[in-house]
Amino acid sequence: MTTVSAEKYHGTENDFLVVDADAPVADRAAFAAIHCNRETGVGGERTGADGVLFLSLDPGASPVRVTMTLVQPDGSVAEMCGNGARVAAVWAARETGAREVIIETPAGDRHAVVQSEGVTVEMGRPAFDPADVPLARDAGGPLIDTPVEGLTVTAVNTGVPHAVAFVEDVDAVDLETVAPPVRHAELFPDGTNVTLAARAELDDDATEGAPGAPAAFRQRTYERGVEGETLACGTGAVAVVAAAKRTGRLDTEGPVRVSPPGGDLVIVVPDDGPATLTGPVDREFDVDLEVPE
Ligand SMILES: N[C@H](CCC[C@H](N)C(=O)O)C(=O)O
Repeated sequence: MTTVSAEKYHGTENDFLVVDADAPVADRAAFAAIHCNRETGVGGERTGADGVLFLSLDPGASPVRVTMTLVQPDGSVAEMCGNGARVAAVWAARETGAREVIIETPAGDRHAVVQSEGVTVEMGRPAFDPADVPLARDAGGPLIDTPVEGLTVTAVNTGVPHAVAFVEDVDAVDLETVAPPVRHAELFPDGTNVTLAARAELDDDATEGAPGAPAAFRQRTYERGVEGETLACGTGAVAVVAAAKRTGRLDTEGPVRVSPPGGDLVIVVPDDGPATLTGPVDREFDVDLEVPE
């Protein structure tokens, strides 16, 4: 029986197994399905994981570069993962001592800075154009507060596709029931993640010194590839702020607090430039994992 060494990390409870890309894992999809399983997968505080990050480090580059491949529990490879990118940056920082890292993803290179209070990752420019989300040819234009399979959604690509629905109270929605029809809607030829958002009040001390009109949102996301709710979704947090601005619910270039169940993230979406995602990363443990034949 072959085993490979792995490390368990999470970014605001969006949890991942980290494996060196050179490790002898011939069937990555089977490996992810086995070890991410929430019932029978890798042990720990929470059994299983939201995916496996296969990372390849180029320590000699300046800044240091990490190629990130996220294999999800359903075997799919995601183009990008905001929380996974934060984990990859911390992994590279631990390996090299670097504080600045370039993460190479199928969605493009992403610049990251590792600081004591958290990791900031550049997330590219949110895109609403049908060709970028992508949307089916008969969509007839961007989806902005558009009814789709029972939810009113705004479709945006933040490295991966998100359908964002603004609601009064994210906890009042039965996400596992309402999300799948949107996640699989024909309007989304590559599928989509489904993200709920609700405006939240900022308590006074949270706004201390915050520039502009401080704002906050609650978030919940049903993730494509996990085929279920995760406790945080970085691309989803960026999608909340980008969609809030596009739909006129928010008008700021300042930092916005977005709170999925797993913790608080800080998002900046400039009017013209790449968005950023900032938040904590925790390394949980080392583990040796069986490699399926
Ligand atoms: N499930 C997503 C990829 C992971 C995104 C999420 N974990 C994040 O932090 O951005 C998809 O297939 O589009």
